[in-house]
Amino acid sequence: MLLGCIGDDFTGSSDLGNTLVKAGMRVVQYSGTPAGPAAPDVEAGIVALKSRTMPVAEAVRLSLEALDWLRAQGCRQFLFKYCSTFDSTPQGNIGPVAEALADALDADRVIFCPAFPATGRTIYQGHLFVGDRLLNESGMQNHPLTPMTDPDLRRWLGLQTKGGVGHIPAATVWQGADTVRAALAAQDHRFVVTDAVRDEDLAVLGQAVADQVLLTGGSGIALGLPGNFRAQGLLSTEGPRWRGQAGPVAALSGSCSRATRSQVDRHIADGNPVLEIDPDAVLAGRTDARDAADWVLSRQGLPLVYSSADPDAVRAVQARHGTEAVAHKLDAFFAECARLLVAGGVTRLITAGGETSGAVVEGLSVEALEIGPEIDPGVPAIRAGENLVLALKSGNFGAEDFFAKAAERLAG
Ligand SMILES: Nc1ncnc2c1ncn2[C@@H]1O[C@H](COP(=O)(O)OP(=O)(O)OP(=O)(O)O)[C@@H](O)[C@H]1O
Ligand SMILES: O=C(O)[C@@H](O)C(=O)CO
Repeated sequence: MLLGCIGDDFTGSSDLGNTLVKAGMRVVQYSGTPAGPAAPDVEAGIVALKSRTMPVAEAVRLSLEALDWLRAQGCRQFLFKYCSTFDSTPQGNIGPVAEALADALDADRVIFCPAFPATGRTIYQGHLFVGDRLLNESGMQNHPLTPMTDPDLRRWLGLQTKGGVGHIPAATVWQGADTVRAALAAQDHRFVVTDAVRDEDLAVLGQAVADQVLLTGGSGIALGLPGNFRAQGLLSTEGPRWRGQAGPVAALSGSCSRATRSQVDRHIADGNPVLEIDPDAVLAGRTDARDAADWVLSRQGLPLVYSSADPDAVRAVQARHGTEAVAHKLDAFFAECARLLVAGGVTRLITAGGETSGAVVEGLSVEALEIGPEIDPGVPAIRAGENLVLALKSGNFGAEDFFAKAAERLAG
């Protein structure tokens, strides 16, 4: 294993895997830190944690545990992947985790670059944009767990860390890798936010940090890394492998993000079988996973089971039962549903939502996921076993016809 990655959520980790596979690396994503060694032909390993919104100390502990395992697999460079919208609070977890990793690796310069231009996330003058809006006007200021109220990444990261935050502006990045390398060496601070507005900028940054032991960012920062390993003759010449899977398909969605809700609407409008889950009924025990799984298994085509709802409905349910209780019950519902579906013969399973996907993969007890080709930006096809393929979608990713498209890609 050459590149060792730690992802702070589940679908975010497969987003990173997607970038690395597209650039030609063989990638496996692990559900938490594995107990045993990795397969010998893995070139990039991603330990997917659910550390984005955990208490700081727990996120640090799990990240260091993942780092130890990745070091034991022989990795020579490490990447901490967080969200392209820098989801965090003034207390963490991005800063404290990065500090712990940098200390453990003795890293004297660490870049921070959540840019992901293909999905509209760009960084200019140290400020993060989503499309043509600053982060704090993009809707992210209302995020229930990590409201992003400041678009200046230097200031936000500064709240989470000691020692100040430096900056490499776009004008420097546009002068190429050598200039970036010199600018990085000349920084007064260990932590440095880097601008990037185009994929070309990410490629330059990737080249410039070839010798840095630790990098942090969104999936985009990985874009140039496979090229560094290839230039040293370290990558397999055959590239990533993929085998599609025929057979019954189903989709589960616990994501309430705007993009997912449009995808659900489109799936309904296209005349597919859908089953809407009422969270009150799940919490009261009136609806269980067995009923939903039986419903799916008796349908043709691409049945979708969803609890996706608009923000007002979500807030009302959370006010009635408490946010954690709702999340816990719905996660458990989708996890059990996934388990029953696969036991009932489903071979292609599509899941929308980071939290929901993490629960589904745990429900399926799959420990290693082989990353395959891209379905939509940030979302790869994944092989999870001899007869099982998955698509795990972050809430805000994917085209409107995502469910149908994913089913087709998983088969091919
Ligand atoms: N109808 C609903 N009412 C209240 N809460 C819900 C409802 N449906 C889902 N939820 C909860 O909303 C959360 C959705 O999180 P999830 O991470 O799966 O999706 P997301 O936030 O859209 O995706 P991402 O984290 O990738 O951006 C879960 O905790 C889930 O339990
Ligand atoms: O970086 C992103 O936007 C995604 O991979 C993600 O982490 C969304 O939760």
